Amino acid sequence: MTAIASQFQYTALHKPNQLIYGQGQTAIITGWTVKANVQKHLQAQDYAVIGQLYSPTRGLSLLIRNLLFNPHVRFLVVLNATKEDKNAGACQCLLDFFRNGFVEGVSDTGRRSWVVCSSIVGYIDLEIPETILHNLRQSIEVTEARSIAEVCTVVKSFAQRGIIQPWSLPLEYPLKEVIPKILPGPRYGHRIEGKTIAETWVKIIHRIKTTGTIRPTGYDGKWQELIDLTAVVTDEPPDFFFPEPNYLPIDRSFLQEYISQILDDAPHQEGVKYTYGQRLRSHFGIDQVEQVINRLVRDIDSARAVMSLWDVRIDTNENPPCLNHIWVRVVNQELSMTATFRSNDMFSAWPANAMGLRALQAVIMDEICQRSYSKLKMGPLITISQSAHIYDDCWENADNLIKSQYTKICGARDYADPAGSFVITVQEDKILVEHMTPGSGEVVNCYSSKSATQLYRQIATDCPSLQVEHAMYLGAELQKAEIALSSQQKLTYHQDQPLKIKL
Ligand SMILES: O=c1ccn([C@H]2C[C@H](O)[C@@H](COP(=O)(O)O)O2)c(=O)[nH]1
Repeated sequence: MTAIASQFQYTALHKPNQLIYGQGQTAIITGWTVKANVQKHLQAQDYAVIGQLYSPTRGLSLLIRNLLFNPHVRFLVVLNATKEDKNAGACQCLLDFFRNGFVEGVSDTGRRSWVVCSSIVGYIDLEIPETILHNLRQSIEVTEARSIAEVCTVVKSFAQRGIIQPWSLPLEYPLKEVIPKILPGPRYGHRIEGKTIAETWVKIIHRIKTTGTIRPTGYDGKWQELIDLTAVVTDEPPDFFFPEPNYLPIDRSFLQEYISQILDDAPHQEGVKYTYGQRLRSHFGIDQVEQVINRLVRDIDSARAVMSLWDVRIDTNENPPCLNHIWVRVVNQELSMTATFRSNDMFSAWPANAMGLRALQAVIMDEICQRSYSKLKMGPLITISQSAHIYDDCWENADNLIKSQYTKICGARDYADPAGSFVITVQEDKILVEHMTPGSGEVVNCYSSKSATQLYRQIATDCPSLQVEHAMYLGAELQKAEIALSSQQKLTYHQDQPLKIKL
């Protein structure tokens, strides 16, 4: 039987390097359980392919396309085992596609799509004909499994049924590709600031989408990437800000589950990836969160409050953590946290990453306050994303987000520049510029010249961190002042007002 079964060869049109291939007729979908942990319990002739499914909105359609191209697959086993699977809902959605079917609708990117009849939102490309999808549903026997052991039992029992004819010839349908237009910009080191995680996220997505470089991902696709992106979130409220309507890729119920993955220890489970909570609380035999709290209670000025997640002994393996280093600092009674990610999916993962870290920051601050009787307030959360990227399958969503939110967010900015403000006046024979501190308005520097160009060059040299819009505003104001000065008293200049003709 084995000899005959090995005639089948699975050919993946999509994500070919992310799959484990066998010669049988059962496709195994492992969700968030590491696929190699399932493979090691099976013989290659027992399965057709083993792959992971993370996203019902973006992964499902590619999975279906691969199944259509491999009609010898007559069984599907879906391993829906972990907390992450429950949270993501991808496995549930796949099962519902087979159990409940689909209807025509509109996707989150505004495209007409097939929408799975499920409580979990999932899409399949409309280019695939309805009848073909129904044929697929009827031609594959689907089983849900709750453990690796259960997968093995089911897969082996399917393999014993002998050869079943393919249900069709291989089927392939056109796939739409979006190629982004990219503006020039710096390559390394980027700073983005916002009050909330939601606002900062929109700015991050805009920056990467407009100036990021397109590169191969290592996962059979492309991403748009900026290197070393620092995001500073200044005022995320304690109960988190979710916009109305919620344009974030997560909601409150997801967040609740996710926060526990960062805050709490979790026992090791076969095939299940580490969680950050585990790495912080127990992996190195030390509770690093406690350690940081104790250090700051002992010495509030310490710059040694560090947590490390990278394990040099094992992190050359398949699943090294993306979050690697967390640093907590107290200055002016304000507790800030800086977290470094070696690699960060800024569209799908960053909002949850940031909210989880914010929850950790709050726990650390509360504990320090309680144990040291000091009064601290929450400072900013800073994330440093070394590879800050957006995967190609999110580009359309990212463009839509920018279209619907970015201008609105930029319009709601305030004009306070931490680099200070400038008062411009035109004296007898020169333009005078006073540089003042923000808030208190102390004069810290004074410039004078007849030439706007000379002034802006000097100011730009002295204050290179001026906000872009502020700098452009100063250029325009200085030019107006120069026009008034050279008008031989015909025009008068008042900052922020149109030039006036002297009567
Ligand atoms: O907390 C996390 C965990 C994972 N990722 C993303 C970053 C990468 O896109 C991918 C991991 O890929 P590797 O670098 O481990 O191959 O998952 C995050 O953004 N945040």
